[in-house]
Amino acid sequence: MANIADHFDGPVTIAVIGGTGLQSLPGFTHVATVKPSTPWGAPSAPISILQHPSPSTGKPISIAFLSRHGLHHEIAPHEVPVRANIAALRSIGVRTIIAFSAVGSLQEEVKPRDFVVPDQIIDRTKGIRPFTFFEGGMVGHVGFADPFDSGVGAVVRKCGQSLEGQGVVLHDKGTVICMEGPQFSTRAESNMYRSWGGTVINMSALPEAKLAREAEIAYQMICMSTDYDCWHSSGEDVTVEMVMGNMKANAENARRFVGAVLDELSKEEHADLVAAKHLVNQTKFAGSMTAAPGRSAAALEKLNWLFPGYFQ
Ligand SMILES: CSC[C@H]1O[C@H](OP(=O)(O)O)[C@H](O)[C@@H]1O
Ligand SMILES: Nc1ncnc2[nH]cnc12
Repeated sequence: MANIADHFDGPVTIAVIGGTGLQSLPGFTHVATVKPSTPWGAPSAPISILQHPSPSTGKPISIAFLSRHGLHHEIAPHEVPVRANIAALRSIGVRTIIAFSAVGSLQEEVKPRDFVVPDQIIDRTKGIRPFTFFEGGMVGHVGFADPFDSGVGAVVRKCGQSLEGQGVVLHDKGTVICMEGPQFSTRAESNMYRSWGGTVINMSALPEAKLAREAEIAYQMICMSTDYDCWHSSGEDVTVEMVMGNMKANAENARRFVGAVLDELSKEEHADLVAAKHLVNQTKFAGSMTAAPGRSAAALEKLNWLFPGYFQ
């Protein structure tokens, strides 16, 4: 630990947000730990800069790793400082996030330990989590019809498919119900979510995906099913032991999946995608609703920290 630098100068465009049971990424070399502070406070944990040689060029690939619930899982889902996390990652150059999540399954065919690369979200958070960078005198509305990035999602799905048969079972679409928690759902809620067409349930897809979109960061979640929540006829309702047990048992597959995605994304052919060139300036226009006389200095200062030069 003594040799880990506290700053990093190279470009880091890709980040992994690790969730429950994925608090580190072994196999990578830890080269630096950075602690950006943001106008929205400090992120959940120091950000680790990790490197490993690109399988195609042999050159080192650098990625950022952030543990969503802190280094020791001390931050509950409703307490995660999501604005600080997303702002801190953007400030060090990140433009693509692969976010990992342990989820309950709402469908028989999604068995515990299967992976789901979702394409939709239904918001069941309760409005108690700060969910936008645009407030207090700067109004902005970004599109969110498709909450995950289709380009990054396509790469993630291809990587998942290439691991199928080697212990990875992949469902390449699905709707995440994001509930408030921290208590798990009632049986009536679980059945209602099933009737809505929910595929899996977690407590962390939002506001992470919304804030990444506002921050012009291409975002895709990879979910690993750990339980059947509480609707299943087996009668084995979700517990923390069940979630952690399945995460631990399948951690190697989770890491292989994330590792394969990072290797693929680091190829030159994906450079524009990973830099989220398709999102550049989106928020500049979406966030320019408020006419100059109505813009508050405090809101402008924060937004210009995140998007230097976007707003006057
Ligand atoms: C410990 S079960 C509930 C917990 O697990 C998931 O965490 P994450 O998405 O960070 O992997 C879920 O969202 C809840 O926060
Ligand atoms: N059943 C469940 N409900 C909400 N979040 C979860 N994370 C893992 N299992 C879950």
